[in-house]
Amino acid sequence: QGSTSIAPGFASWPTTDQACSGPPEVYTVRPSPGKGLGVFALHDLDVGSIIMRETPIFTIQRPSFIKGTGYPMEAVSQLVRSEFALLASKQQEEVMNLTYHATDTEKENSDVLGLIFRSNAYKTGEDIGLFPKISRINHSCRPNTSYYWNAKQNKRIVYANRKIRKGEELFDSYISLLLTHKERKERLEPYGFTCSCPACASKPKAMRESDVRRMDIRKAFADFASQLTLTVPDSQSARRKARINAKASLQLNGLVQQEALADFYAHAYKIVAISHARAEDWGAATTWSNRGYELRVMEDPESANAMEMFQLTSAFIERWKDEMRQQSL
Ligand SMILES: C[S@@+](CC[C@H](N)C(=O)[O-])C[C@H]1O[C@@H](n2cnc3c(N)ncnc32)[C@H](O)[C@@H]1O
Repeated sequence: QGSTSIAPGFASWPTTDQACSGPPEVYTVRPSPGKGLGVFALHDLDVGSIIMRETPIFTIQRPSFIKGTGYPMEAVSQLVRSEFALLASKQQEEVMNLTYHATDTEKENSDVLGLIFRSNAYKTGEDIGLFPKISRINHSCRPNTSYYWNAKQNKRIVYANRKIRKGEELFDSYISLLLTHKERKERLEPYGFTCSCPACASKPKAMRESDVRRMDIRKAFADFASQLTLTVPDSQSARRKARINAKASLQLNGLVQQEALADFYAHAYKIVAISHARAEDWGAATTWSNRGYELRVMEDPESANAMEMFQLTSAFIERWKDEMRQQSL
């Protein structure tokens, strides 16, 4: 496999599609106590191992989202029915075999296809799609897999976001994870279960601490959003502020790691990298940017995120080299 090295020990730009590596069958589907069916690892899996790559059996355009209630069920059902009618009978059977949750009133008044779609669909860029294999993955608020939508391949790709042991159940997340336990519980209601993952089943004190961490992370991400530009401070006070922010970015990253929110690692690394660049600490900026780059490449080597981190890392390495040259004069 070819690659273009940026600098020894640092990020390289892959010239082949790394997302296509990995053993063909790494999972099995079997009952998961209290959760219906679940997906389990057949082998030990390394971080980044691809678990599933699946083309949606069909997609629908997203109807307008109604704040508080979500997508209007009737509009969704209608779109789903039209797409379902176009499927071969074997595919229709696969869809009808998927599990779904509904209240008694919904069971009486709603179309089963719409309910199946609500319990199983995932976003596919602008649309929403049904993936019968990926649909067997149960939810956790501290999931061991992550996913992304690869528009070019027309596939949703699920990969291990940490080392996973043979026999472990694989989990992804159905909801945003920067929410308190109470908020997550509410968002999971349409799926008809109470989450018992390590984040939700912890003792009250640990739960409160986790809630505080998740809220702090959400606030810090919002606060840092306006500071993700590469303006180097031009006054004493701005330099002091940049150094304080660089420290705060490390604290933010610490919280993300403590909560094991793997989906946010790369974003946290980018914040740490840019905050250190703004404080003109080019060594730290390069190291953190490179970590972010490695994660983005693992996720999708051709993504805009990977390209962005490649460019940042290259720029920071140049500044770091300049700094070292000047120090040696
Ligand atoms: C997308 S399906 C997942 C696969 C499903 N278990 C099956 O048998 O096909 C979503 C449904 O699985 C169940 N489920 C998912 N995650 C769960 C969890 N952490 N605890 C209990 N049930 C869960 C709920 O019934 C939910 O509506």
